Amino acid sequence: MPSTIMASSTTKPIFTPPSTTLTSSSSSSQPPTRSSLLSFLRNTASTPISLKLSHSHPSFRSLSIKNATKTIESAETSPVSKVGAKDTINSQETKPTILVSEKLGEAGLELLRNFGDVDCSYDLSQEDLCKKIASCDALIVRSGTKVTRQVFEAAKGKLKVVGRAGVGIDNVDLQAATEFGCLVVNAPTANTVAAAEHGIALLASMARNVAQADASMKAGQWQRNKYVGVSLVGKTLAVMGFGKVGSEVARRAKGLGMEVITHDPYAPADRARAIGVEVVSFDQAISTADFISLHMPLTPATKKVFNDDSFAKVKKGVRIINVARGGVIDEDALVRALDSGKVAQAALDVFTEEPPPKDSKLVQHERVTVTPHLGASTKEAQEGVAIEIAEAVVGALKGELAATAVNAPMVPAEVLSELAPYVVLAERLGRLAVQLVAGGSGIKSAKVVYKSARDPDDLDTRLLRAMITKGIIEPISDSFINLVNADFTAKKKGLRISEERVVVDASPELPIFSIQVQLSNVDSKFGSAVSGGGGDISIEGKVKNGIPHLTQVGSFSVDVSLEGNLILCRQVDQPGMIGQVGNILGEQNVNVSFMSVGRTARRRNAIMAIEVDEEPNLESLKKIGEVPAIEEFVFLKL
Ligand SMILES: NC(=O)c1ccc[n+]([C@@H]2O[C@H](COP(=O)([O-])OP(=O)(O)OC[C@H]3O[C@@H](n4cnc5c(N)ncnc54)[C@H](O)[C@@H]3O)[C@@H](O)[C@H]2O)c1
Ligand SMILES: O=C(O)[C@H](O)COP(=O)(O)O
Repeated sequence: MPSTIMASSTTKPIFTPPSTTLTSSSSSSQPPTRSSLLSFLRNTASTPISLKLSHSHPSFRSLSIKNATKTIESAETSPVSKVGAKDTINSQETKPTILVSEKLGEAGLELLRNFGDVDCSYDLSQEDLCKKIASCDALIVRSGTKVTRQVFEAAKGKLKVVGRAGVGIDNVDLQAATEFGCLVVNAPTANTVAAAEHGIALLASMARNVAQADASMKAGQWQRNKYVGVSLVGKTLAVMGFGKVGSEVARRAKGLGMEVITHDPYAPADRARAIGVEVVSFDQAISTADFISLHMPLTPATKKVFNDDSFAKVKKGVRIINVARGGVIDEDALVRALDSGKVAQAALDVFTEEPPPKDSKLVQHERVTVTPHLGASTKEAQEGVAIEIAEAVVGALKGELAATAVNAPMVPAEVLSELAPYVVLAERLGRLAVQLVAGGSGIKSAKVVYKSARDPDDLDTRLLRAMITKGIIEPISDSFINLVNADFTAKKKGLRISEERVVVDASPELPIFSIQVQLSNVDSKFGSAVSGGGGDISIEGKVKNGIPHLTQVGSFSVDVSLEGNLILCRQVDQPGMIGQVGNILGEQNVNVSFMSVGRTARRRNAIMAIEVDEEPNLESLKKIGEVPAIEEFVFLKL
C-alpha cells in the first residue's frame, strides 16, 4: 500500500506564476537576492551536479504557444548565473564572520579562526547584539545569550547558523530561527559527564551541608552539631529525565549505593532497566523519592512542572537537585515548600532568571545550596564543547548537513550520499513543474510519488520533499527555502505537499526508481503536461548514472538529462522536425546538448524534449512556435 504523508495543510492559494509579454525579456530587473544561507549539501565527487545551492532567485522565462491561438507568454528572465557564485558563503573573496558572544574553549576558537573571521564580543546587550548580527554569518552562544526573534529579524537574512555551545537551546527562539531559515546546531554530548558530576557533587554536598559548614567555619564558627547530614546509601533517588545527563547521574548514584528510579515519558524502559533503574510515573517518582534530581529540558511541557501541586505530593523532607533548567521549578513554590519543611533542602545550579536577583529568597535560603550555572564548567567539558560546536558551525557554513541540527532533520551521512543525485532531481522536477503552470492559476497542492523497490519505511524523504518545495516556490517568489524552513514556508504559502511511496519491481540497490511531481487543479501552459483525465500537471524523473533525467511529461515518455535548459514541443509526428528546430537554434548558436522524442503512436502526437546549453532568444523561440507542425511548446529554465 502506498503511504501518504501530509507535509503541510493548506488554507489559501500560494501564488501565481508570473507571466509577461514577449517584449519583457530584459534582464534589467534584478530579482531579490539574499546571500547564500544554508546549502543542503556539500559538493562531493560522486555528485555530478553542484549541490552547493547559492541563494539566487532564479526566475525563468517561459514561452508557450497554445494550440491554434499560439498565445505567447513570457516570464521575466533573471540573471541567474550572475548572482550565484558571488553569494556563495565560502567564496575566495569573503570569509564568513562568526560572532562568539560567550567564552568558548581555545581549541574551538582556533578551528573557527581557520575558517572565518572570528569576533569574540562577550556580554553584549540585546541592542548591541542586534546591531552586530546584521554582519554575521554565524553566532555561537552558551546559555547566557538570548537569541530572540528580534535578533533573527535584525540579521536580515545574513545569519545562517546559530551554534549553541552546550545542550539546552531554550535561550534560542527556534520558531523564529526556522522561519528565517537559520539552522540551529548544538553540542549535545561534550558536557554530559561534567553536568552529571556536578549533579552528584551537589547531591553529596547538600546531604552533608558542605557549603553551609564551609561558610560557617569561614565566619569563625565550629558548629559540629548544627551540620549533621543525611546518608545517601539505601536512599531512593528519582532521576527526572533519563537522557544523557540523567542516565549518567543514575549510574553514579547506583555506585553510591542508592536505589534509583526514573521518570521519563520518552526514554526506552529497557535502557533504564539495563542499569538497574525502574521507570515509574511522575507521581510515583516524586512521592517515593528521598532525593529528586532534575534532568529534563525546559519546554512548554516541563515549565514549572515542579509547582505547589507537585510539592504537595512529595515525601516530607525530600531533597531536590536541579542542574537542568531553573524554569522547570516554580521558584516561589519551592520557597514555600522549603519554609513549610515539605522540602528539606535544595541544591540548585540553574535559575529561572540568570543571574537571579541579588535578594532572591531562594538563593538566600539557608537550606539551599547554589552554584552559578557551573554544570558544564570543567576545563575538559568546555574544550570538548568548543570543538564540537566549532565543527558543527563550520560544517554548516560549508553547506554540510549538521549531525546536531536542532531545527532540521538530521540525515545520516550514508543516507545523504545515496540520496545526493535524487536531491538534485527533486529540486529540478519542482522547478520544471511550476514553470508548466499557466499564469493565473494558484498552486494549492502538489503530490510527490516516490517509486522504489525498497520498503517505504526505509525511505527518508524529508530532504527530497524540502528540495521539491524549494523547486516549486523559489522560482516564483522571493522566499529563500532550505531544509530548515521548507515545510514552514510551504505551509505559510498555503501549499500542501503530500507524498506517496509506491513499491515497484526495480533494483533494490537504488533508493529510488523514480520521482513524480503532480500539481493539481491548475491550468498548464503546456497542455501535454497534463496527464489522464485528472487534469494534473505531471512530470516524472529518474537518476541515470548519477545524472537526473526527465522521463515523463504528462502521458508522454521522454528521456532527457536535466542539466541545461529545456524546450518541450508537441508536434504532429513527422520527419524533419528535429532538423527544423535544430536549424532555428543553430542560427542563433544555441547548442543542443540532448534530445529525445516520445510519441503516443506513429505519425500522431509526439513530444520533443530538447536540452540546450544556451538560452535561446525570444526571436528563436517565436520561430519555433511558428513551425506549422508544432502545436505547442514551452521553454523551461533550470
Ligand atoms: N547545568 C548545566 O550546566 C547543564 C549542563 C548540561 C545539561 N544541562 C541541562 O540538563 C538537561 C538534560 O540534558 P541532557 O544532555 O541529558 O539532555 P537529553 O536530551 O539527553 O535528556 C533529556 C531527557 O529528558 C526527557 N524528558 C523530556 N520531557 C520530559 C518530562 N516532561 N519529564 C521527564 N523527562 C522528560 C527526554 O526524554 C530526555 O530523555 C537539559 O535541560 C540541559 O539543558 C545543564
Ligand atoms: O545546557 C547546557 O549545555 C548547560 O546548561 C551549559 O550551559 P553553559 O554553556 O552556559 O555553561
